Amino acid sequence: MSKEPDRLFAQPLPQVPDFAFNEDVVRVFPDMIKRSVPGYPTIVENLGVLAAQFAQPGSVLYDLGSSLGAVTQALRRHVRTDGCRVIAVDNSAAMVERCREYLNGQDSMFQELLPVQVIEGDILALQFQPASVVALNFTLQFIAPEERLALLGRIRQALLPGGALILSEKLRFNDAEEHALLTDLHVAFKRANGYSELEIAQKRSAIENVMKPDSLEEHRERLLAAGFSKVVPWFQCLNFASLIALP
Ligand SMILES: Nc1ncnc2c1ncn2[C@@H]1O[C@H](C[S@+](CC[C@H]([NH3+])C(=O)[O-])CC(=O)[O-])[C@@H](O)[C@H]1O
Ligand SMILES: O=C(O)C(=O)Cc1ccccc1
Repeated sequence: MSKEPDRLFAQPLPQVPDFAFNEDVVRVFPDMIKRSVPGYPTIVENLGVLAAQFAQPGSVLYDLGSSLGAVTQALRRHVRTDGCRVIAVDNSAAMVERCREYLNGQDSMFQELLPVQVIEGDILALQFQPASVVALNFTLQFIAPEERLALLGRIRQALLPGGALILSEKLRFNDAEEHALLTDLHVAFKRANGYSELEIAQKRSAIENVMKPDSLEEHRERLLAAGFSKVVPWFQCLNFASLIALP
């Protein structure tokens, strides 16, 4: 993994462009996501542990919005179920190219890993195969809000009995005081990880048009509307959470 530190927003920008998963972001992404998302390493590793409980023989495990394949690598560290394979999908060419390199690295270090296919494509246009595990790890928040319900419906239709969707997201809170407190604490987390006030402010304006978090209540209602039978939060650190949704 690249160890390049994230300084993308360290210098004052005359105009902060909308955040995009381009080559500049790819170069610093492992550092950026670890210093920006409280609980990220814990979520990724445990996603593998959870997936091993839901994986059904001969099925597909999807990593949707795979970025550099951190979730795919965790799935391959933990899941040993017969005949499973991983399909990782991302629409950023820069992410996909680097993801394939990292997965080749994992292949050369370990034996008997699940086979993996990395697809450069839009998850909204994906034809799902019967799946036992679908991971949306901080991806749904980048999907246009009006597309989210239909996407979750297609995932629900593809899920096999005994399988699960694991959905991790930044949360908004309907209670203004709770929202302000957890947002302030997230800023404190970023500061403690070495980001300056300028970096925090410029990153905030870069993501505000492209990343639209929902509340836990909105997630739960939409998942139930998409046909899921049960929604179980399994992790929350400040304003970042991960849910298990059962078919
Ligand atoms: N329509 C789309 N189709 C495919 N990919 C998309 C789409 N929209 C956005 N993406 C991709 O979703 C990913 C979101 S990052 C996921 C982190 C990863 N899961 C991780 O666990 O490390 C989250 C973050 O950076 O906060 C990016 O790689 C986008 O290119
Ligand atoms: O940095 C933030 O404030 C976030 O909400 C998380 C994030 C992490 C990586 C890319 C975009 C957003």
